[in-house]
Amino acid sequence: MGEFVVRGGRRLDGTVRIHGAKNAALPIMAASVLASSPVTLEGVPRLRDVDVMIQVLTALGAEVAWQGRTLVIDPRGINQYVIPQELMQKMRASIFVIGPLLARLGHAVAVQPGGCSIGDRPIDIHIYGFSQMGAEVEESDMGTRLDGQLKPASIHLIYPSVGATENLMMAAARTPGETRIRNAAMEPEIVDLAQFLEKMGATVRGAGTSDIRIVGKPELEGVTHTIIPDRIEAATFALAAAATGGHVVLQNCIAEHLPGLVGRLRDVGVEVVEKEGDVLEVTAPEKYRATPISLHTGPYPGFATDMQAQFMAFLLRVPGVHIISERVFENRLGHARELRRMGAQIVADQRVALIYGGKPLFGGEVRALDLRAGAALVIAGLFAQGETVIHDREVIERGYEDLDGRLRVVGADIQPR
Ligand SMILES: CC(=O)N[C@H]1[C@@H](OP(=O)(O)OP(=O)(O)OC[C@H]2O[C@@H](n3ccc(=O)[nH]c3=O)[C@H](O)[C@@H]2O)O[C@H](CO)[C@@H](O)[C@@H]1O
Ligand SMILES: C=C(OP(=O)(O)O)C(=O)O
Repeated sequence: MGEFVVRGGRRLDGTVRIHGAKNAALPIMAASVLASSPVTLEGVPRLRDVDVMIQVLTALGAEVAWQGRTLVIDPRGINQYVIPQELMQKMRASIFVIGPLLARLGHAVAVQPGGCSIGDRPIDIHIYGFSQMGAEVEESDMGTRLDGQLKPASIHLIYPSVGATENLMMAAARTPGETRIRNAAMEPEIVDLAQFLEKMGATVRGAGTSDIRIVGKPELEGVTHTIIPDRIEAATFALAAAATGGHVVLQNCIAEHLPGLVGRLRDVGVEVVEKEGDVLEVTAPEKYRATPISLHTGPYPGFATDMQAQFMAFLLRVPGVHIISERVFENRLGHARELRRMGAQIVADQRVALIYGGKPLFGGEVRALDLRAGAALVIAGLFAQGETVIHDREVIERGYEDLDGRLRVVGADIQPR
């Protein structure tokens, strides 16, 4: 495993173009399984997780090829329904293909997915939804096996799981009749998936609300689609610039997708200006005013759990005692311990952290425990005094394309090793 070496103290200044969203690209790649002709996806980020999804699709029988930043997926040869165990264990999002496989082939087999260790992350809500649609479920030491011809259903999710909503939407899109998903997740990535499914020929109403209705078709056509910008990547660059007292212009950034973040940045004196053409300009104040910040993460439009770690690192710059409560995952504050190795004053249990901001931070040896925890350490390293070595940089590269190169363009001193 590699490292990032960050030398802190440089003020970031410049322009960054935000790439397509990992969390929109992965389910949409999985939804390509539903098509009966090739799918063209534009703006797909070139990431480790995208590579894993390409391996999953290829193992199932699809042909996948890059053309620059465009990914062409020809699903016509898909005839396998067992997702290889090692790919399931590499990435949580591998589970997204079970809905499309079940709808297309009438079978799907998968072991419990792996991915970032931020909580247990069961798949019971996905499975409950498929069983409501008529799938037979068999659990064994081989994993979960689903069989049957799906029928439309009215499904109430006990929690608005993003992945379960997406999986069920995909399965419903190829199941004739109307499926209703209530207490559905409302994330922008759900809306992007809905638009993709609509282009393919399904009817989707209510995506972006908690009540989604999908009228499926027995055959869906391959289409061209552009992935929405990555709101988490945008937040990461905004917070990195703000934490260094700097300034950044984010291109291809949809400000409405950052509801919890923009307001809180403004609360502590950061100037955030929306400009024509999906541009967001972020300028740190000369000096942060003491402002206690209190937030809890939650399903959209709540504060995104995927921004929580980076926001915690940023808050270390802002004088005051801040509180962050993580309510989506039961074990997503591990970065607090790593930040403490850099001198951060944070008291945390598994769910709640008290952050004493406005005190100096010092470089140290730390580990990227998960993707966003790693991004938080990069942000901390950028304003810490001295050199920070972040181990396991591949964990960060799962979800950020060329993070270090793009930070260097805006003035950061960060090198891979
Ligand atoms: C690839 C992708 O898009 N990943 C995102 C997706 O993950 P993912 O789709 O896995 O997240 P979910 O919304 O499903 O999970 C949220 C919570 O629900 C629980 N749960 C989920 C499913 C289930 O069957 N049973 C269950 O108990 C999870 O353990 C977790 O505590 O949404 C998360 C929440 O915004 C983000 O942090 C991830 O970056
Ligand atoms: C937790 C994340 O991803 P995944 O669901 O793929 O593990 C993330 O993107 O922060």
